[in-house]
Amino acid sequence: MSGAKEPGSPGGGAAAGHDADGVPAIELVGATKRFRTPSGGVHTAVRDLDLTVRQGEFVAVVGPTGCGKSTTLTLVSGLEEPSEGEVRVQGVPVDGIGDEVGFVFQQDAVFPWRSVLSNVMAGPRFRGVPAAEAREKAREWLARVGLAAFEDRYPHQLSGGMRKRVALAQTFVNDPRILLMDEPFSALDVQTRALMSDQLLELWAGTGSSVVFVTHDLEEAIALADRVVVMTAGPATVKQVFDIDLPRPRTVEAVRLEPRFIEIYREIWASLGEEVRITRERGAGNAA
Ligand SMILES: Nc1ncnc2c1ncn2[C@@H]1O[C@H](COP(=O)(O)OP(=O)(O)OP(=O)(O)O)[C@@H](O)[C@H]1O
Repeated sequence: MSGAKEPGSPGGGAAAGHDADGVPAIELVGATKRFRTPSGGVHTAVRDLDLTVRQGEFVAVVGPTGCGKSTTLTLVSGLEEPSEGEVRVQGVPVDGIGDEVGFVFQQDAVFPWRSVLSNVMAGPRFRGVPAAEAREKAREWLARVGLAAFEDRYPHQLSGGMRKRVALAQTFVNDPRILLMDEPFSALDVQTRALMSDQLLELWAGTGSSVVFVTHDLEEAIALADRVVVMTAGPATVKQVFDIDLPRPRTVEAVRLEPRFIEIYREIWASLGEEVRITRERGAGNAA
């Protein structure tokens, strides 16, 4: 199977996973996460998970519903600690939420009472950037997402796609080295979603930031990523990693018509589909 890697493999060779200092952007080593359930039991969400994300790499994570994808992101973000194993960001064990990490979630994290400009300025201001400089940076990013003319609007006066563009400007304005995205576009209609993917690739190009993008949508994963990680049915561990050898720059509409795209889709679906079936059968078993 071309492009497929075994779980825990660093992908394209050890050196490719590292920057000049030899440090990968993200490393999960034997990461396990258990939660206490309300009934006093223990639920294992993530099990013995090994994953390395290289500097500047775009990694998409797909897996059956409820398998533990979001939990994996919370371990990288520092919102949760692993029960076992290690999680490192830029070579340093994760201890709380780091400055270099940016997030985009399905729900918009905008302040409804603040204007678009004020929303985008909020991060830099919070980090102590003087108002004039923060305003200038915010305007730069609003221009890049095509919202320069909307800086005085309030979030409720924008469409879902526009709010998402505000969220991207709000994230990129902080120059995150690591970008964690949890189904950021799943609430959008199909056309807006494709446009947002293109916009994300444009904004990301040249930033050098490393992205982990969780999605249910395998087409979206392939169109965006350098590598697609397939998770097992829960508890999540890495089943297989696929290199996406499609040229960049890409646009979603064009790339998904390429024969190679369809080939890659089939390969990954053969792996992912098996886990989806296992999850469905368990669901049917539980319901019986
Ligand atoms: N804080 C928590 N306490 C208890 N159980 C949790 C907690 N967070 C997640 N879980 C459980 O861990 C499992 C994995 O959840 P997670 O949200 O990581 O899956 P997911 O793959 O992101 O799901 P989806 O595809 O539906 O978004 C689920 O069974 C969930 O109920």
